[in-house]
Amino acid sequence: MAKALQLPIIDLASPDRISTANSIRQACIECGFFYLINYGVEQELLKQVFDESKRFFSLPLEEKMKLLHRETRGYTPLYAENLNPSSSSKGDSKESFYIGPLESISSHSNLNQWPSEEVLPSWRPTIESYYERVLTAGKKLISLIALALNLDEDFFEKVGAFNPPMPFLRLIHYPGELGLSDEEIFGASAHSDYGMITLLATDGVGGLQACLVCRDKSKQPLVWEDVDHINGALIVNIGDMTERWTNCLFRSTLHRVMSTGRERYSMAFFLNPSADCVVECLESCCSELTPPRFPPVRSGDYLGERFRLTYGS
Ligand SMILES: O=C(O)CCC(=O)C(=O)O
Ligand SMILES: [Fe+2]
Repeated sequence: MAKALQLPIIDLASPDRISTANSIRQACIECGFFYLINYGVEQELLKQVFDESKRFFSLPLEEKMKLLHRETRGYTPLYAENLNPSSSSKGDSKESFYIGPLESISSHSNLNQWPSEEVLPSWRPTIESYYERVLTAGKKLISLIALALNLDEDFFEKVGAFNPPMPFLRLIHYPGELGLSDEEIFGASAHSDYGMITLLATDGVGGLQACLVCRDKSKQPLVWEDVDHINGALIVNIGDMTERWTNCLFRSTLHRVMSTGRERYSMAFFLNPSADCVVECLESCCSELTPPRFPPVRSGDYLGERFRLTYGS
């Protein structure tokens, strides 16, 4: 059995922003993962969102297929996705539902798909309410991340990251299938996330693992440790675009979800910069000795390419 990680706990409501920013800096350099508490979503709302998610995934397949994903919004069936494109496995044992930017934040919102009100009457308002609350938490956290990088707290707003933001909420259901003999089945195979940060809500069923020792993602062997659920906390991890901005000072850590034989639900909120925002090495993160490792990239182009590799289209 894998060892459980002792990750730092960050209190989003702490009035001491400087000391919180320092703790975030240490967590992002050492782990790329931390727990977030007091993030402004009541446990009751969280429970309602998990309940709505279960209702959706319990619908007959033909009902879910009516909302098959288009433009990264809607339903992705079991095995539709392979988060580790270099592996030859049949795909990940999970189904999911993506919600892109809402009408309240972007004109792209009309691309979203929703289950019909007759089938799931309280689905859309519940999900939208969670989406808005977790976006507020995410933006607050990004301002602390800017402080942690010795930047102005509105640095990421000023470079256009939220003009408008491109967050995606993903509801995930892992059926908990077990493989035959020694075949390994992944709920989500090893990957790093693409965006700035991910705020993940889990239901208490284990399976999530991170590889903290493998700073170099291509280095073998990978050592996996469990990321346990803590009641009342979100799990936050740094994504690849933040790694690019910080020239690998802040780590986008490899993680995966093992299939444990138990059904599991989670909700990942991927906070991505606006499509036109250019992600380029921060001045404070490079020098003659440590030149930028990545060329500047437009966020929309980067995300498009990563999705293309994941879905093989
Ligand atoms: O479900 C989880 O615990 C993690 C999901 C994940 O890593 C992802 O969707 O990127
Ligand atoms: Fe992930």
